[in-house]
Amino acid sequence: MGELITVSASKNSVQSNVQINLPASKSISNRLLIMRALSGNLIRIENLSSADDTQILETALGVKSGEVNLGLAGTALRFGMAWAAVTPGVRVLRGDARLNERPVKELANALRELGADFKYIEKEGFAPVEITGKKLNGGKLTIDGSRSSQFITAMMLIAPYCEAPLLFKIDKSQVSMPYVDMTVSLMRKAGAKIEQQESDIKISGAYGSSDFVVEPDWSAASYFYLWAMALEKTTLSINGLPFESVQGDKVASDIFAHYGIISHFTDGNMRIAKKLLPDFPEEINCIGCPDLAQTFAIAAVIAQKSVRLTGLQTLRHKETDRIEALKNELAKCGVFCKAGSDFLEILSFEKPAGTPIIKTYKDHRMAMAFAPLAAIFGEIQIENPGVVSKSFPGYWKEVEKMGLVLESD
Ligand SMILES: O=C(O)C1=C[C@@H](OP(=O)(O)O)[C@@H](O)[C@H](O)C1
Ligand SMILES: C=C(OP(=O)(O)O)C(=O)O
Repeated sequence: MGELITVSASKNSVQSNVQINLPASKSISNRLLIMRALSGNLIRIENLSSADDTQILETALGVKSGEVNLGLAGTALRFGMAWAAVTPGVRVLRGDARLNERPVKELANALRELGADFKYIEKEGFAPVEITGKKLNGGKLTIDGSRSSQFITAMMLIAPYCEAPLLFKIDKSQVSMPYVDMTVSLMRKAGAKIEQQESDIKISGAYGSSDFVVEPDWSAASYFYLWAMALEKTTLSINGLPFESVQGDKVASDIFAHYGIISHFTDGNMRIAKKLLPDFPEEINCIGCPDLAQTFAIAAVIAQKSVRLTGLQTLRHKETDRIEALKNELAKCGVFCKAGSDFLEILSFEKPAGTPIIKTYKDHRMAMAFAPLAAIFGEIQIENPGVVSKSFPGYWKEVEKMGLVLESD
């Protein structure tokens, strides 16, 4: 894939009943990989994600000792740290430059509280870290989950392998809570015993023999709601996406109903199509679905309706500072925004002068969310389109199926 892709919507772009294939959920895949490794391969996984972040974690879990590079994968680093703390071997976990800037301190503190053999190699609070695997204590643990739920998931995943049951207290400022619910649900299905009472969680037991088929990725599905909004008269069938899902990002189907796109679930698949009467939201709180923030920003642009996106405090710690990235790139599309530490207000719209050239900041979601604007501007250019492989290697192939013309430099 080249440095720049030009996405054009020709008059023939309108296709009806296109069948879209999504990648498997990387969040589910990465949890199951850790659980399988800890269980001694008792867990069988079908339809593992082909995303870079999953491939990277799978490779990392095969490293017995020495250097492990987790690329740009946040979950692989955080879950991998917890796995390394309870698995024999001395490992150094590091990432590419941006991953080494993303926080791990709260997780490191929790691991140390249980007796982990852990040290920072360069900078306190960040990878690279050196971890020597050993048996960890159980007992009471309070984790600060106000910057990432991944710290809590990481500790929960290893809880069944601690000396004694782990008792978690999750405080009220917890972000991205649906991801913790996903962890609970998968762990229970694998045989772990989890008792949950409000903010207290007690985990014991172990993973037993179990079979999983990974669901398609709901965050990836969200981009096709944008395409359905932006392309005229398009009906998309999203293969294998069920109504019942452990992924919090299924909330996309409710939010997009307000933007005039309805979702029909039949025979384990989903079909999305336009309905006539949208009732546009004034505010969308993304605290439980941070990975959808870029999608919702673009939905507002396609609808040409102002919106206030709130609950964005974790966005500054992701693949890039997503609030800043959105503000910069929306400006190129003629969109004026006001940004704060945890919100983005999309305020007004003008026709862009010429074809916008969108920077992606090594962030897959910038590329996937901005591309559908091609259908309303006629053309858009996306830099480093290969970034999509972090979660959705086949994205551009699916875009072509809808009749869009792609040209790579
Ligand atoms: O647990 C997970 O699989 C994830 C949790 C979220 O991170 P935060 O909890 O850091 O918001 C989300 O943004 C990320 O893409 C995947
Ligand atoms: C934030 C993301 O992933 P991670 O934190 O796993 O790098 C994402 O996929 O949007």
